Amino acid sequence: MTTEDLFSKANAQYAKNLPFVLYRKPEADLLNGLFQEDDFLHKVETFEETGFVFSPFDKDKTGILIPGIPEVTTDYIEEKASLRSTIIKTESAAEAAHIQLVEKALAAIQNSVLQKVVLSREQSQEIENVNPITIFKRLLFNYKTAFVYIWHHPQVGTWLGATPETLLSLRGRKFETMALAGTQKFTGSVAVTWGDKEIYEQQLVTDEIITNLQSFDLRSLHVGDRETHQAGTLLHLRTLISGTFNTEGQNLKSLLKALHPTPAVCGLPRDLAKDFIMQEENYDRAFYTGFLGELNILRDTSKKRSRRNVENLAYKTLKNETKLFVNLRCMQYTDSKALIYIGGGITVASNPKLEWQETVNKAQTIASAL
Ligand SMILES: C=C(O[C@@H]1C=C(C(=O)O)C=C[C@H]1O)C(=O)O
Repeated sequence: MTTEDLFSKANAQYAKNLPFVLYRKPEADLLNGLFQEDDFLHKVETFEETGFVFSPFDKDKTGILIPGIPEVTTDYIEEKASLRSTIIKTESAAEAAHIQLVEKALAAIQNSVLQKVVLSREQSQEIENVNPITIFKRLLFNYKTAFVYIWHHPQVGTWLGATPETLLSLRGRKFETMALAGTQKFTGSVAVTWGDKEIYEQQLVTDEIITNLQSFDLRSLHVGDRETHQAGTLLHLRTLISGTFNTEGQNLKSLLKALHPTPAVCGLPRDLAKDFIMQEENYDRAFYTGFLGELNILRDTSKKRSRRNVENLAYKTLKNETKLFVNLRCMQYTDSKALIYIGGGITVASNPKLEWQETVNKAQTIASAL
């Protein structure tokens, strides 16, 4: 199937108002798609299902599944679709409300054991009559290092995003995850310096992920160096974390329970931060800061094999693969407007005005595709 065929199929599916997802993994050349023939709302219950999961922030709510094996294109994505000059429209009332929210969090951090809380908001942006698949193409061609997707279900809505954050990659006994936090604008170079605030904020995430992983039966754990990662017009601090479990067939449900939500999108201690978010944010995050991606796809991803091995099935390394991403830099699409979701981590060193500006910068990466 060519990329063009897959886009046509998605357009037809959207016109019929049936569930589908199109996505491209970070740095990948090929596009994937899953299509459902009816509008049934499948839930993910055991995490042993196969398909594409779309799960909300609130871990007590169930995720939605588009079941099946993805169709993959065979050609390289070449079409160009430029970003636009849409400027995010900010309102002084929204600014005042966000600054007040950050100040409240700063008081809570000073007066309790709360160390970090990620606070977010929803920004509405009017859009002209543009097909969401066109918006998806703009994200796709401009955010190569991101996981880029469009997801549609008639009973839920249409979501799009270009996220820089992996929640969990799992293949057999091998896993990969990352600690991503701290933000500054990209101004042409990744050789930048970071302040103590960002280094502290990101280290909290790394430490917490490691602690949570250590409750599992690990054979090895590798923590990379802290590095600067470019995500569109923004830079983040990132530490790659990988390893192997002692046994195959890890209980994905309990792994995800241990990892999600990470302090990159919730805070520390987790329950206290979540309570603060639920009580104070004053809107429903829905799928923003939830997770999404491939669940238990049986694949042969072994690298180059000799001719003899190709012919010998015994050499095939078919393994279940799961690749989940955190739903950041995303929006909900309706015919007249886009609801853009953005947030940032608040610690003792946060400046409320700068935190507001950070959400505006993050919103701009998505608004440029409208
Ligand atoms: C919460 C978001 O991003 C998260 C918060 C960051 C920060 O506070 O610097 C950086 C990356 C993400 O971990 C978002 O993009 O909405």
